[in-house]
Amino acid sequence: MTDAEIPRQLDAFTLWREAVDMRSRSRLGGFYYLFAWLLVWGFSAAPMANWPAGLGLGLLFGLTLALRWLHDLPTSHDPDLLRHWMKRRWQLIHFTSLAWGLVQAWVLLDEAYRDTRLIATLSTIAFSTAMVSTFAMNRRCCALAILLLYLPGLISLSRDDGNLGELVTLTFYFSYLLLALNRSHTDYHGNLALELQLIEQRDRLDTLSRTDSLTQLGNRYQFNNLFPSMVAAAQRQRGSLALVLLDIDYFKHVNDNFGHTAGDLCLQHFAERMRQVFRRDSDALLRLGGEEFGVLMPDTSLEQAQSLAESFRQNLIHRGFEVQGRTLPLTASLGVGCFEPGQDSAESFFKRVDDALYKAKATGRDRMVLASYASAQ
Ligand SMILES: Nc1nc2c(ncn2[C@@H]2O[C@H](COP(=O)(O)OP(=O)(O)OP(=O)(O)O)[C@@H](O)[C@H]2O)c(=O)[nH]1
Repeated sequence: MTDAEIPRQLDAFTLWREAVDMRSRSRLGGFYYLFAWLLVWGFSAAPMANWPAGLGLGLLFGLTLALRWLHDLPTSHDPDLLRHWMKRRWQLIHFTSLAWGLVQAWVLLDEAYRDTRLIATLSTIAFSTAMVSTFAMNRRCCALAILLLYLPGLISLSRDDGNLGELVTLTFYFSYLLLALNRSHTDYHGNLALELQLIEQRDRLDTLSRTDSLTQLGNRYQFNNLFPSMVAAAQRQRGSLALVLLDIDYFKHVNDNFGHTAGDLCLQHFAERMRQVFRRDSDALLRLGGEEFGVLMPDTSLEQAQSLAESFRQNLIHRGFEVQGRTLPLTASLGVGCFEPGQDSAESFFKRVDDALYKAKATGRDRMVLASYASAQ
């Protein structure tokens, strides 16, 4: 999953994160149940005499291990699918817990496993302790898994008064685990909220670093990222990509005659006017520096770009800019070009359009010049 695909809403993020954590954290667990059973069986008094149980339970835990590996996350992040996946995963975990709980209960009762009771009990304690820190995302399901691990063993122990000490100790530890689970659960969800905050903060910083603070258009850094990737896409798909470069004419005069604040206002109005004319969602509007702007338009022919650029220029002439109670006349020079797949590189394309802009300036300003491919030859 790419960074951009990670859900940004708390509910969706929590669901997705829980599923990912469940998947990664429960994969190895199946192995420990199998291993613990092989120890309990292998070190018992006569494992060969009990080979059907050894083999049968070995296969059972082996099967749950395989199921955990095979049960992969859905490729779509549809909440219903994720919820369904989590339900199945918990069922698998509960099944393994119950199977182990019953194994322990049986081992405690069967004399053949007298020598390995301690291994079984220690394993139960280890599994339940691991659960508290690993599966705290869902308190109820985790508590049920711990209960399934413990209850059969506790019932077994309660059948014989001689086991009272063990019974009390395990019950005490069981209640401690439930308390610890509460804390782990709070920590887990606290960490998720924090993680989401960090992701959002990073998003905000990322946006800020790509945005010109005065006009709220993309900045030069954004252009440097976008331009090569849009050119590459146009090259790959043999699609059209248009670039318009705009430079306000004699902007220095605005600053000199009306002050820097009026100049800033003009730049903001200019950007707003760009948004009104270059309106397609796929258009990228950028301030490349000072009073120079750019528009990248994917899937746009030279004729379409030319017509939009010209209407923008006309718009400036006819409407001027309202700044500090007066209308300032302002014009711009524009260079317009379209990427030629197979003939252009990103650099040559930009240079052609930049040359056209230069030509518009050099031949009197307030005009639009087309960057024909021939002009680069
Ligand atoms: N107010 C304001 N002025 C800026 C900003 N960035 C650049 N400028 C000014 O823009 C002016 C650009 O001047 P020039 O490069 O000579 O361009 P021009 O006066 O527009 O002349 P031509 O482009 O040749 O038509 C300078 O006076 C800069 O100080 C800004 O963010 N705010």
